[in-house]
Amino acid sequence: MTAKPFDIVGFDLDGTLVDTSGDLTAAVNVALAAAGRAPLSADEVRPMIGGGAKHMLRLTLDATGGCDEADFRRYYKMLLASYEASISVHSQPFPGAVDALDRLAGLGVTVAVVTNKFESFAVKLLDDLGLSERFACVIGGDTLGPGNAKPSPAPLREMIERCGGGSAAFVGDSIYDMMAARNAGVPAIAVSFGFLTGPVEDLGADAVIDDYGALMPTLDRLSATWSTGAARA
Ligand SMILES: O=C(O)COP(=O)(O)O
Ligand SMILES: [Mg+2]
Repeated sequence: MTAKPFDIVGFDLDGTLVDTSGDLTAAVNVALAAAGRAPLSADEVRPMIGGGAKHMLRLTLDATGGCDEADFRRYYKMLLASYEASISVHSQPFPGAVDALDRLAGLGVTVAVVTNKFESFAVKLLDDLGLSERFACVIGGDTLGPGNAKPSPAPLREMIERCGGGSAAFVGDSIYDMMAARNAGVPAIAVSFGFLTGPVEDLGADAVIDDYGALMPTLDRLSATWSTGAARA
């Protein structure tokens, strides 16, 4: 392939570009320990990631007996402090992710991150991994204010604007990603190796990739069919 398939390709962060489950699990377990709960494994925490840290903590506390609002706020602060201090201890890009970003850059495709993490956490993580420079913009769950995180289309629309406009596709691992893409009218690609809550087919993506080697041909195929509407048929 020599032509760029889309002007812009956006990526979700947790469970899509970077396996953050080890560091998120460690931070959740600091909060759970304060609540007197037993630690959870990364396998147990993974399906609870994707809706932001607050949502993840709520799910883990609910799964271990619930808690009242005042305690929740305390545990949430602990989780955030712990996560910020150890955001990139275990976190690594998924295999092939950096190569895929290289290939996209080589074709002149603008790449961006749209995550439900706080923007400052996403930037810190990408800085620590040496990836920040690659992205035209990083939009977090708090960037556009309350009610404007995925599944809202607002962060994807903002991404397109900040990237200078043009055709776009989005790659993600959760229902929030797929809904945001659908709501914004851009094709959604699901990664089957992400933090899934069920079968990847249930996400209703326009395409599924099992590894980053499949990304370029998938983008190529979607770009050929998307304008005709055939990709959603
Ligand atoms: O922090 C989270 O729960 C979500 O992050 P994501 O949108 O990058 O998957
Ligand atoms: Mg995700």
